[in-house]
Amino acid sequence: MRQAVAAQVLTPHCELGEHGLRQILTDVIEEVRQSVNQDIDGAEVLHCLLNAPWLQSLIKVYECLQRFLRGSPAPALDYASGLSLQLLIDIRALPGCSEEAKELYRILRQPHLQALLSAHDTVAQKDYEPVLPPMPDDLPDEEEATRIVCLVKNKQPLGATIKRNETTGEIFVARVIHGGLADRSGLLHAGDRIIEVNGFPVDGMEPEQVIQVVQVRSQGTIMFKVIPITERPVHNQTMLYVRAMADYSPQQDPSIPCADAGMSFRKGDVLEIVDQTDALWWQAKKLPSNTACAGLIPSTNLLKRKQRDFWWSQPYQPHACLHTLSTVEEEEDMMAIDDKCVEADEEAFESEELREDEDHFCSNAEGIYLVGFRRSMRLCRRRSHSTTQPSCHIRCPSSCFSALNSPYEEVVRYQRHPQDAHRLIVLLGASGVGVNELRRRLIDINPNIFQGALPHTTRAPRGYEEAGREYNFISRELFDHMIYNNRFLEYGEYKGSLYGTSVESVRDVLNSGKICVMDIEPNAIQAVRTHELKAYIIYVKPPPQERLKETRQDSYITTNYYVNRPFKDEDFQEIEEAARKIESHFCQFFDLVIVNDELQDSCVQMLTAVRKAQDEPQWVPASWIRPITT
Ligand SMILES: Nc1ncnc2c1ncn2[C@@H]1O[C@H](COP(=O)(O)OP(=O)(O)OP(=O)(O)O)[C@@H](O)[C@H]1O
Repeated sequence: MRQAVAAQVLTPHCELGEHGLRQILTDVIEEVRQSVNQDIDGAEVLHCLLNAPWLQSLIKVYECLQRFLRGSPAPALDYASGLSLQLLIDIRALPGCSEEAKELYRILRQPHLQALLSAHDTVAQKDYEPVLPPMPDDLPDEEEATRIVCLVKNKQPLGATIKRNETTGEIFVARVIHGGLADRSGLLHAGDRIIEVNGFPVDGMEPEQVIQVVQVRSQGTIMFKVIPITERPVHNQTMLYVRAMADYSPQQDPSIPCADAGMSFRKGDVLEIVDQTDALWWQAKKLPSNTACAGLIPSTNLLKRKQRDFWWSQPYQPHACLHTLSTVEEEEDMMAIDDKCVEADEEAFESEELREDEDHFCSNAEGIYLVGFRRSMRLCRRRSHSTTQPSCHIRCPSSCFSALNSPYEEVVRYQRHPQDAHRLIVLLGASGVGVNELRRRLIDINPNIFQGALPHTTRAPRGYEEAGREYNFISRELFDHMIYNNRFLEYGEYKGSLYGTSVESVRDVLNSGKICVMDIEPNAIQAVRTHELKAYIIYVKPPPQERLKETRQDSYITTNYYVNRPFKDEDFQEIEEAARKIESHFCQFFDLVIVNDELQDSCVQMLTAVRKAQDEPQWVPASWIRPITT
């Protein structure tokens, strides 16, 4: 493409020849096609664009004009519309006119043709400037310059908010919404003083009354008489992208200057901030956006303040995160329910663990050991969120994403360089929804590409276990030392032994060139969202209850007390409830949500997502890519 463009630069356009531009386009298309074959990002879009029929037509028009210009045309007459008018009069005056004359009459009366002739005359007469009335001589010196602004409204809102100076009663444009009607006109600016709307003087009116005057005309021309602001503030248009960490609804916010101009958003939405001029109210668009018009959203400081006020207005909750899914008493009830099933003691779990290990060992023809499915490790995690006693801990001290943290997280588009380590793939979801099943299937697809992280434990190895295969077996002192040095992404205690996944275990997999796939408890999300691991978080969501029942008819769940018993209705309810809690607390961190309905479909979705996470641009926290300046 560079060659084609260079050729164009070297050859002035007037020397391009009859088909010069078309030739350049053909060359460029060919070069872009090669990029498409090489799978270069964006090349396909560019290829479609360059091949668009409208572009070809435009080039033909351009070439016709060029050809025409070479003949240096001069107008035969500079008042063609006058001649057309005369012709119309003459034809009408004919006593009995021919069919040809009637047709000519019809053609000349067409508004399009009359507009074309009028445009022709303007060009022929080189009459481009509007004729302004002469300035009156007796204008007082101190008279402020007023501007008449006519906007043609088409049911769409005006795209500006107004305010009143409480001392003088004067009405001003408070802000112009980016991409709205007023903004696109380029004629109204924040700070302009409004004198009249549609001939009504507005001084002293309440802003709501002024709005009513504007709204009387939902369509047609609205005329403003304004005194333009003399010094317009420099717009602070920074093109900032953020991910919302909170929900916001302008309709429920009494403090917003104009609820209709507000934009609602949900946790996890990516917003393009287009204007930060106002300290309290920013203007933003939600991505992907198909609207030109921005909406008002609270600035970081304002939203933080709102959250703080809301937080203090709530009844006292000692710890409002997932640890309180059920109480100890509830746990005892659960034990009673399961009396017909095989009760799981340590032995049962261990033999189950052995069975899994054997399965994995045998299932893999190449003898690659699938690590990271240790049942005790999972049980230790499950206990962490089924009791009031937090028994599982994570690396990051701010385990719950506090409502008092920043409500917006700055994000940037990031595409992994092929030579960089792979992004960590993280699966999470309610216990029993199928997180491990999906992870196991992903690794099974190709253990040369996908691998789990080897957990650590203080438990003594069983007879069949090998150090560095099932677990890294370490002493309690070393485990404590690692906790102290913040080296676990998450860890916990189960039946007196400690279990945990270290950053080093994940790093080992990534450094070997493989894609590390792990499942975590939601509270560990912050620990994996780091510059180094760049975790891509997949949330496994349960399908609706009926589908859960249908699809899990032949499946078995492992609870805190029982190994592999058939699913019960209570399990489905628990899964649904736990899922709701996870979503309401953590959905802003999900890169992808997979509804685990049909297992096969979920696997396909997961595989596609994992490929995209590694090879295609994604929104990631800006702090992963560059240090954030505060
Ligand atoms: N889409 C599905 N359709 C049918 N059965 C499924 C599906 N997904 C998972 N299962 C089955 O459900 C059971 C529980 O799944 P899994 O062990 O993966 O749960 P989990 O989310 O990892 O929870 P935990 O960590 O508590 O074990 C397994 O028997 C699994 O084969």
